[in-house]
Amino acid sequence: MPEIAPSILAADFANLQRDIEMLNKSEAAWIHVDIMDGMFVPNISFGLPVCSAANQHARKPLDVHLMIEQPDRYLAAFVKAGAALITVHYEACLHLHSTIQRIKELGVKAGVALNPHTPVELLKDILADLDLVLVMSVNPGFGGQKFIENTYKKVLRLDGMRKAQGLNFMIEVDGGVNLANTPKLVEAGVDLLVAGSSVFSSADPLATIRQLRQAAQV
Ligand SMILES: O=C(CO)[C@H](O)[C@H](O)COP(=O)(O)O
Ligand SMILES: [Fe+2]
Repeated sequence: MPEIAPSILAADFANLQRDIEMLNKSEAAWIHVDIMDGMFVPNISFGLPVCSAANQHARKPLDVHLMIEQPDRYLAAFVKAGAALITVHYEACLHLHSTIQRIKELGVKAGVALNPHTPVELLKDILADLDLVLVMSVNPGFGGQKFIENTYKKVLRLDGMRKAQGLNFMIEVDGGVNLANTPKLVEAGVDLLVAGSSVFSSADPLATIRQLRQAAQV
């Protein structure tokens, strides 16, 4: 069943505990944590202390999306800070296979994220090692951007590769996800939908998470 991972990038940082407690009560399956270093992406979000603080209150697993250069330097620290799943960017890893093995050795799930211009076919020889592939549906770095329509085709091709290789990694989509595009994303093969602004900018975030989950039952 497709699941929802609200992104705390769009939460009220001055009321982070309150927002995480709202997510605990919600139908969200994961809490998505966006880490940006101002180098791999042109924005700085927050780092390890905020991830740890979120983990102290979260009763859902943390899905940590590392938008940072040379992520190997911080893998162990993010596991200590509560990550249950760590996703690194294909474009940030010179030795991706080695990075994925290190994440798994640390005892958490391993994912790879692809920027909008990066073809899914480049993952062919590493798919069997992955728990998740994150298809970026905006250019990483900022919340609240417009969904890129080519994402559907990428997800369809990735789902085709998954079936052809008999694998069961999850497909996650991140950026501009809302009630309107959720059904088509699920039909294309998405298992996990990240939603930041569509949840936290809504008048009733709990209801929006429930509606996103319903929209994903196609
Ligand atoms: O990784 C991200 C940005 O780089 C965020 O997870 C993503 O943008 C979610 O926010 P929104 O739903 O507002 O687009
Ligand atoms: Fe993200």
